Amino acid sequence: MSSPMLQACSLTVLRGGRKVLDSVSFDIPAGSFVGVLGGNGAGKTSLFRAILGLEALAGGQVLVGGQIRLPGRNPVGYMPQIRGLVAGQLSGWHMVATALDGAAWGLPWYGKVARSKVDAALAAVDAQDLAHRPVASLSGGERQRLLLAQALLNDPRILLLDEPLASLDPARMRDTVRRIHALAQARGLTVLMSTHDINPMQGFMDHVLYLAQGKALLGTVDEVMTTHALTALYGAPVEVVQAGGRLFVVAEGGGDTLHSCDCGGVAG
Ligand SMILES: Nc1ncnc2c1ncn2[C@@H]1O[C@H](COP(=O)(O)OP(=O)(O)OP(=O)(O)O)[C@@H](O)[C@H]1O
Repeated sequence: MSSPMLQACSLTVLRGGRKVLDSVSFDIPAGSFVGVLGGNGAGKTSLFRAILGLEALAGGQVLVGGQIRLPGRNPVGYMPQIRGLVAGQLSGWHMVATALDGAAWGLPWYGKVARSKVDAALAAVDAQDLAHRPVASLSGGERQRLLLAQALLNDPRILLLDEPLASLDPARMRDTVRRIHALAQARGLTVLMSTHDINPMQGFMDHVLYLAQGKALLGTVDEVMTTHALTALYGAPVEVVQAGGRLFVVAEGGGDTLHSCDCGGVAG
């Protein structure tokens, strides 16, 4: 196994006075494609924000490439949830450009290098046709592509993608995962992608990072998506049920479906 690109060491994050992440530790090998799973409020976004240094840690640390992440360096690209996107009348090109290093200072003019970086990021996600369109006029899926271009802009080694499939129809979901996976392979990126439905990620993921009850479990799909492993993680009986080639994680008694994925061959 290659050396860890991303490490969480006893990471603790409080939100609203609650331990959303409670002394969580894991090592993500370089080049891994990781599905980050967990129900609503499990702490997926909080984890990403902690990795980015946007959350004050109540304990522990995050290491990138074996070192504490330094401010001002950008080995981590972040694609936020689309619901946080302020669209407005910016063109697609300018929206992507706002994520350039230095753009926070409000520079009104972009040099040749900056312009070619934005053009390259748009090309990487096949979004050149969106460059001149107002973001407000774009569909959810088109906006997602611009957000992904932003995340790629500063040549990250790690990509954190927060529910990039959220506003896509089922056919587009798998296509988007395939596209991101190919991009990651070509660039040697380590990718963490949060999702409520890992069905479209099946066959692409090297690991699942499952969050519940402030804890995290990292492993292969076969290791993590089992009744035994998830019951231990939740600290309460849950059942992993396979039906029609899909896998469902249900609460005790078969009530609420926590979420589902297509995980053919996984033992329950
Ligand atoms: N600013 C905040 N103040 C107080 N509590 C917060 C704040 N932001 C998030 N939380 C709480 O922290 C918990 C974790 O939220 P987080 O957004 O990390 O979960 P998530 O797994 O990404 O959820 P979802 O799948 O619904 O997006 C939730 O209980 C949420 O209500």
